[in-house]
Amino acid sequence: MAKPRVFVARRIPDAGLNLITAACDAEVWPEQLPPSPEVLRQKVRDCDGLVSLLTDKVDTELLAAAPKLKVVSNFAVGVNNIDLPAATARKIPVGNTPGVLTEATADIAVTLLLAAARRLGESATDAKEGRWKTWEPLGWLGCDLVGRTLGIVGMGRIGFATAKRLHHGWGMKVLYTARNPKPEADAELKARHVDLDTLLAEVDFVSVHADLNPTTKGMFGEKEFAKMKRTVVFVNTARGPHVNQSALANALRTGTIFAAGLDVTDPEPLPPDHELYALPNCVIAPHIASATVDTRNAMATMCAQNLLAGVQGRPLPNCVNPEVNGSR
Ligand SMILES: NC(=O)C1=CN([C@@H]2O[C@H](COP(=O)(O)OP(=O)(O)OC[C@H]3O[C@@H](n4cnc5c(N)ncnc54)[C@H](OP(=O)(O)O)[C@@H]3O)[C@@H](O)[C@H]2O)C=CC1
Ligand SMILES: O=CC(=O)O
Repeated sequence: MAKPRVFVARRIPDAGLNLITAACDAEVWPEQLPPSPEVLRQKVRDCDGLVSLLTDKVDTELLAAAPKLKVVSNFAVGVNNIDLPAATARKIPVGNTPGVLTEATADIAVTLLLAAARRLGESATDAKEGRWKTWEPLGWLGCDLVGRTLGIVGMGRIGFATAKRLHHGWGMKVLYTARNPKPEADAELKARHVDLDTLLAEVDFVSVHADLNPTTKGMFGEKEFAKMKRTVVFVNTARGPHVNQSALANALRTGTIFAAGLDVTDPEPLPPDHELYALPNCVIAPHIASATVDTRNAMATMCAQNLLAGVQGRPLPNCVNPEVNGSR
């Protein structure tokens, strides 16, 4: 019997790729940059399965170009690059990689929070560029974490893992927003479920972890930054479109908030001449939160398992549209 035909939209770690190439007739996109939408449409034409990345738009046009498609396996936990209702209407299960990247992503949230609070980006640049003249009693003063209050926006897997680190490690009090209360966070962290306005008014640090959906797109704009304390450190490791970036740049420039740490922007990559890079109180990483060897291997394995289940007509181990999982 012929092997299922699949397109893998970028080279992923061998831990997953070898599982795919052993079981499928696989074409792997060899370039560093993603295929254009036109090329992607052409590549999936005869495919049973697709491995997509968060840079690949899986929309109605792409699905229409792939009449045989049985599964989309996203190499990410976030699936905002995929038109889920359209995939579901076609009875195509969509897989993602939850859990295995939680700890690595929480580590980067804490790293950015610390780097922004302690002015690490700015002071390291100053040192490298000759502005370190002496030990300065008033130089590069940042803010403490111990005993302060943390606001988690989106107390899911990564929000909880981030809150655990900062509560247990730095004794921070935790407030959070989520669509539903999280009893395990309330119990373990004595966390308080509050509305966004209460959180913005009371906390010293805001860390964003909600998925990108119609309720979170643009949720941080001028009004929200104005409601925060002037000493707030704002961290976003979720998705760039949660934030109105001109409003953020303005808040950082005018001292409406103290600093920001971003792993995600809109667009990605953020052009090198973007105003946010010019602000000393903004630390920007190039979407690296899941970028550890072990995490990317685990994501690749999970992504391959989802793909293989889909092309073989079995339910996906991790599926974001369970109503069509295993329906073929
Ligand atoms: N920078 C990076 O490399 C990475 C980024 N991510 C991003 O992090 C996101 C979260 O991942 P993960 O923790 O695994 O996902 P989860 O689904 O576990 O958590 C998402 C949480 O967001 C909450 N949420 C949704 N809408 C709102 C809203 N309007 N207000 C407040 N909370 C809301 C949900 O609440 P409820 O449960 O109540 O519905 C849920 O708890 C991903 O979707 C992705 O965008 C993930 C990994 C790496
Ligand atoms: O941004 C990364 C993800 O896995 O989602």
